Amino acid sequence: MAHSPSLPDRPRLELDPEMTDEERLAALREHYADILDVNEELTEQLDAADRRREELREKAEKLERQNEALKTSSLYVATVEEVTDEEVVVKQHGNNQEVLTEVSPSLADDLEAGDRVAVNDSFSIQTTLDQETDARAQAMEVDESPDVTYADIGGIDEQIREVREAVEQPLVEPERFEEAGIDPPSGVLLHGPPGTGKTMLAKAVANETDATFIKMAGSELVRKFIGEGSRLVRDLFELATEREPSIIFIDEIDAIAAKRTESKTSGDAEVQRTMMQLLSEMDGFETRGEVRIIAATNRFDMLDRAILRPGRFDRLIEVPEPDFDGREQILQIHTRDMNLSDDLDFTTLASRTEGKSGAELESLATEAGMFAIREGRTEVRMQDFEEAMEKLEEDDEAGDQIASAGYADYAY
Ligand SMILES: Nc1ncnc2c1ncn2[C@@H]1O[C@H](COP(=O)(O)OP(=O)(O)OP(=O)(O)O)[C@@H](O)[C@H]1O
Repeated sequence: MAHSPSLPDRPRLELDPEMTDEERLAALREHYADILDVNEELTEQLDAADRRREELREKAEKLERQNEALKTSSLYVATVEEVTDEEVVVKQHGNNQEVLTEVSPSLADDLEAGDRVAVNDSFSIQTTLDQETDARAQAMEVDESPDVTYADIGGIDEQIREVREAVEQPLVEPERFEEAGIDPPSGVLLHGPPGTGKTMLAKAVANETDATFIKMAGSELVRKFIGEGSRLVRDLFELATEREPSIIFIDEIDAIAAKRTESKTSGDAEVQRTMMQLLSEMDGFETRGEVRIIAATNRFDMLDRAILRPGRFDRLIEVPEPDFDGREQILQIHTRDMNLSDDLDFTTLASRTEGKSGAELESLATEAGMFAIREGRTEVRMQDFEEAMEKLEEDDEAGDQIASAGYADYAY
């Protein structure tokens, strides 16, 4: 709730009987100027209050309309498929009926593909459903058209080639697999250290194939949705089928597919159920369909081998830390929109950043840009990169100290 602005102090006129006429005149002039200032400030506050009142009135009217609509009929839940200026295509849940319905331009502005809405008998949209209450929307990130392309990914050309072969080709040329009489890989597992481009790869395939990108994070599933994991996995596959062609991306799959441990706590049983659901969805899945499945992990060593059997994640692709050439390419990618000085030497930068991931190289470029901006320049120089490297090294050391104090041990 916004605080009301405080009222300006009332100007005071200090007149002394001892004052000369000129002094009085000067004091009166100053007082008059003060009054004008206060007047201006009060007028501004009044205008702001008027605007706020108008906003609240509109909001109240909208709520009243929604309230009326909700009272008069029961509503159906639907998902927005497409939005144009004044029309929206919605697909009703349950019967999957698709309908084109008109909406006011202001509502159209608020809607985007993938939103859940409530529609009445005549399919007019009554309200958008709160994402907060929708576990499905919270657990999954749906992106109709991710904007990452293969050209944005540096240093892992071989992995790009493998992903294209295992994921992209079955989507765009399924007949080639049919003719050859082979089933494409069911699921692809990308494994490697954090920040090396696994998520980017999955998004780039979705982009290239015009597929919807649906991401679910294993860790979120286990942390936030206790008791709902297996239902959400079912929903994930259902949603992917509704939206085909689509790419399901399960990040941090180790959180739901870790090797069985000795302990038998209820949390473990729940994780186990979630994993069983995932396996059974994959087993029942038509590999030649238009849904492809990619998973990623930084903890390959921890995975339950059951998920690597044929028909499940049967194509493993390692995404390693970038080598010298990779680092050079990644730095070039992340500086391509920068105004770089001629002294910038990518070879030196690549040799001085051994062991850094793509994500770390991206932060290096951003940090170097920040150093330039701080000095009032828009041109980024080698010196900025030197300083950025020092800063990131210091940050790393601080991070290591925290890690050695026992907080994080996520080694690959
Ligand atoms: N190979 C790369 N080329 C260009 N940029 C990269 C590369 N790898 C990582 N990045 C940068 O780092 C960011 C994070 O990468 P991404 O999310 O793909 O990593 P990830 O391997 O999925 O990591 P995590 O295992 O932590 O989820 C990207 O948005 C990108 O800007």
